[in-house]
Amino acid sequence: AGDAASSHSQPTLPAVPPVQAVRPPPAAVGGGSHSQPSFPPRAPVRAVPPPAKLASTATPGALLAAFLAKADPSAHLRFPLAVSPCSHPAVSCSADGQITRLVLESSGLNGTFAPATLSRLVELRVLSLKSNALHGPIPDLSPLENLKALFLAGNRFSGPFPASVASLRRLRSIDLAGNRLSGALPPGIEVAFPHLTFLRLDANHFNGSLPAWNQSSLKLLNVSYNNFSGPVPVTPVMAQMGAAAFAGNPELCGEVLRRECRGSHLLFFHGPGNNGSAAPPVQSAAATGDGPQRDDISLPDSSTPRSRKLRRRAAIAVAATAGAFVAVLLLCAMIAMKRGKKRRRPSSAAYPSPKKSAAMSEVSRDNTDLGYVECVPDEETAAMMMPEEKARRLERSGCLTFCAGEGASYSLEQLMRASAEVLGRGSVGTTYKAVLDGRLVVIVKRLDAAKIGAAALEAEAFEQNMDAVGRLRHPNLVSLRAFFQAKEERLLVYDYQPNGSLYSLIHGSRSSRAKPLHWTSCLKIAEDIGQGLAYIHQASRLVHGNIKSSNVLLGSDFEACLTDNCLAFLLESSEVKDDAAYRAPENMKSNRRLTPKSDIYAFGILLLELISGKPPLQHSVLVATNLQTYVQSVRDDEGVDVERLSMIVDIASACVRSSPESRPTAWQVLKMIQEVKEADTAGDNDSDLTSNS
Ligand SMILES: Nc1ncnc2c1ncn2[C@@H]1O[C@H](COP(=O)(O)OP(=O)(O)OP(=O)(O)O)[C@@H](O)[C@H]1O
Repeated sequence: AGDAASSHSQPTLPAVPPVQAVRPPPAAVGGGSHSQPSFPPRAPVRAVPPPAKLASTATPGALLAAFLAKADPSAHLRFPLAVSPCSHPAVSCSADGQITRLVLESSGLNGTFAPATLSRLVELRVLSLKSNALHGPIPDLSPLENLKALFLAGNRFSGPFPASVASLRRLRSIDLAGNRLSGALPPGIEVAFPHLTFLRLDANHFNGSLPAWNQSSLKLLNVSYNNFSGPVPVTPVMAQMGAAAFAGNPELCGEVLRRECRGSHLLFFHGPGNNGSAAPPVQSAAATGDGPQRDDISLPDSSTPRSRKLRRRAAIAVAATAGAFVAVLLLCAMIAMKRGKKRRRPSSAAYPSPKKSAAMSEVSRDNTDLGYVECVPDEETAAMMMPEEKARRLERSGCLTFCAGEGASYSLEQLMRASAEVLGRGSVGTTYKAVLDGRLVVIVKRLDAAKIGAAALEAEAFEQNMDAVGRLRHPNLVSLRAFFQAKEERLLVYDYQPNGSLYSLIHGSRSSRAKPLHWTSCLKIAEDIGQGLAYIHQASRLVHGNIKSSNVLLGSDFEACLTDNCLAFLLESSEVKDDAAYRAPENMKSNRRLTPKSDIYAFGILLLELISGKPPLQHSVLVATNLQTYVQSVRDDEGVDVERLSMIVDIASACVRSSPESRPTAWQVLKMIQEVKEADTAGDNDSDLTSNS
């Protein structure tokens, strides 16, 4: 079905089947057949032994089946366990068939996490069960000694912080946010993970005091919206997280939150019955802003001349403050009236227009510079809407449409209020990095109508297309989280990827970079991109349409993620101007006939760029070049096995064949890369990615 789609142009985006659709067994690799596996997926095949009866030698497939039996009691997640779990895009395996990565995000799991199932996959490096509805306690995970990333956020797990997790010393990323976990954190947790880079415990019911995390590796910590109490320890690392990381814990106090601690009040202030002689400074009490503690404050004796002077000054200050307050109220009322008038005409000014933002400083910290999008439907639409519908629409998201059935995490107004920084101007518009409420970082793409085909901007088509793109969820794709459209405004909101682009990694900032990336990194990146692309082609049957090194971004674990996924429809009718090197010969003139095989060509060019460290080769140069000699001449690193290098060159050569029909499918490319990678596992483990991190 995938290759049959090759003959069609891309404009219409078919509905995306659920992420968890059964992956058919891999097609023969490197053989003559290039046909992709058929859809719709087959019925689920599960051999489900009850967990208690699992043999100590149970296979990864049996352990996964036992997990799913409890986690997905209605068996709506189709998984080809009768074949091999390793063939499913949610799973990565080592050469000997051990599961090393399992990512079942947003998969509708609504049961429990059974003990002695996944915890026996001892080679697991990454486990993500994010955004499901799993409930009950998190089981003993202590056997997962190799685990580096554990993502259980957005479920309904209850019970205490799992003590077994605290024993997993290799963990770098832990995300337990948005569950129902409670109780105090285990003692010593602040030193339990020497390489910790990412820890989210927010939106749970944890209590007790906060540990003093201070490992320099820690880049993100969030414990907000729990019931922690007492002072936030003042370590350099915790201080740099900012107050938002600790917000929503009413009993937390200390310097980081600018909230004085109760204990320190007792040091400075004298409560009733305390015979201390020094009078407390009034302004310190006010600075606490902490009502109940005012009882602790003894006011100055009103009968002394000094205190009368103080009271007079205080009265003047109060009058001045009240005057200022009234003035501010008047000003607000005037602004509100002005906005009320504007509201009747939906505004098209949201993020600053490229021209305007170029005139402004590149980094805008002034929220008013971002303008204000009126999120109220125009009069005609509003008149047709029931009042409840109007209210629901505004309440739900402030007119942002959140993708993949995910709930609204912020409103349009919050997005508009965010401080924003222009990152660059690409083929479809301007890209901003926005920081919402001082903590959540997102990427906002403001589409430029002048660069986009009129048909793509038609409201219904746009919504349909973005809806399909927004359903793509894969660890090697940058997720589109939300989109917005008004009359002349189109915004796309993406996850922020913190580690730059592959383009910068290959050609970029390191001035000493005269040689290509480490071989192990090349293989890992190639596999990551292959996984993302195979998913796009198979799970959604869409076309990426713009594969290039600047559209591969590095995530928090330096995993490679494709971005700008499937936005080619926006440029469908426009002329092709740049990035010609990645463009397949059949697409040189127009975007109209982009097919999965166009993506494969671009992937081949990218593979050559990756392993050679040189700019992408133009088609005319490519056909006149002996690729084996070319790559070997620029790669002289000792660790690389010439045979395996030539295997990758062969894969790239197959991808860049002139005839689209003779190029392999994404799935076949992925499997071939994985074979080379598996053959390479005995080699050097150093990599540019780990040495950079
Ligand atoms: N999700 C993201 N996280 C972090 N940085 C991003 C993200 N998306 C884009 N960027 C960065 O923003 C900058 C501008 O990106 P943009 O996509 O607008 O342009 P481009 O990739 O250069 O061109 P094109 O539109 O042709 O792909 C780039 O430096 C890119 O690395």
